[in-house]
Amino acid sequence: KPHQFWETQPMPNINELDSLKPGPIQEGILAEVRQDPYNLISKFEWCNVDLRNDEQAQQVYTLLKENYVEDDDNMFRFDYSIDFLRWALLPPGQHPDWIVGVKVNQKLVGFITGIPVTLHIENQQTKVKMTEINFLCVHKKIRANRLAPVLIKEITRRVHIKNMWQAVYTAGIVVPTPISQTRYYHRSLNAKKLIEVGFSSLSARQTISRQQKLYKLPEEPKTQGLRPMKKKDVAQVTKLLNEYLKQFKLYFKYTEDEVKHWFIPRKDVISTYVVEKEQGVVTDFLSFYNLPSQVIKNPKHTHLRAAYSYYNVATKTPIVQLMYDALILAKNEGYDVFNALDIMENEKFLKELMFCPGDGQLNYYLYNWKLESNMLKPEEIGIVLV
Ligand SMILES: COc1cccc(CC(=N)NC(=O)c2cccnc2OC2CCNCC2)c1
Repeated sequence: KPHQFWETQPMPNINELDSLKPGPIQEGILAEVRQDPYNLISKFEWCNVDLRNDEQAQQVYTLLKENYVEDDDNMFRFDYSIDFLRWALLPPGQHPDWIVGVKVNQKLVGFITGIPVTLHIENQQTKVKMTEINFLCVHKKIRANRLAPVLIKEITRRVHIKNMWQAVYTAGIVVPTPISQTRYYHRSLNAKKLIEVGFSSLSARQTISRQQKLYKLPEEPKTQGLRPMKKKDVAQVTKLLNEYLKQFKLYFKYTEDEVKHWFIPRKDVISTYVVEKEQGVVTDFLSFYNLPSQVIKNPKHTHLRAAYSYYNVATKTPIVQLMYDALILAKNEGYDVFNALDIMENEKFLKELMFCPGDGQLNYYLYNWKLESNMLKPEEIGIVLV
């Protein structure tokens, strides 16, 4: 019976899509929240992972590297670095008990995380404080123990205890009930490598050198005044971002502290470039994050270097030109491929910049919230998860 667990959760199911009124599906009652952790099968123990501790961070890194998400053909597996995980999971206001591990004999075998976010939903006046869930992972050797539902219930309990009742997350799979089904696209930067690792394939009439010519990029970006973001840009980037996101039906509200955390460049983690044509005036910015994939079995390459489009705000520069520069910058930083979802304004540049559709979709979920409209179009989504 599919979705045994998800049928028990406050998510709209097919026949409620028209009867539920917009807003929380279940009212949260703090006094009723279970105070103690959920029971685990014997020998399994809960732990709060301290990612600042090198040994514990290394354990998380290895669990994910060996057991986290693979592509549909099991040729690639995400290989999040420790620096990346510290960026993704230690934002301002983080709760230590929201980095949840399960250990057996001191070995990490299960993991799930939450970070605090403030989400603006459709036409709601108030923004909703909630959690963004990510990195649900169970070791390959202990799957089918029903550990994933317990990890989800435990992090839900730890969020409820803080009087928060909603969550946002994404998944490649479809479980009850997506609020949007987005598609991902790839733009080749290193055609030869993508063919060698099997990410791209050549049709009868194509050759490697033809592909390399087709995807060739200029040495330098076009936009005058484009430069790496610095601390002094935080105030302007915060205003640009918060203003830009208002056009979407789902978006986070960012404080300056959060913009500093999420956008100040970090080597091999996050790259952000601003456009400052006129002295002291930032008019646009682009950003992409570094998420390599391990190539599971390949004689020549161990990794695929992939840049993922993050947030891009074009107010004076045409979005196509800004993103063309993003491709050039990513190529110059050594990436093999540039990935993007068809969310926000991305449709405006995907075709023109020669992105190809991927073979899967990324579904967005909102826990314990009925939207006015059952589904949102990808272009109405203004949030990017890592
Ligand atoms: C190429 O190596 C891969 C290794 C594992 C999975 C996939 C396919 C895939 N599932 N891709 C995405 O989910 C994806 C494609 C484009 C942009 N963002 C994405 O996912 C992000 C956001 C959600 N958390 C993972 C990273 C590809």
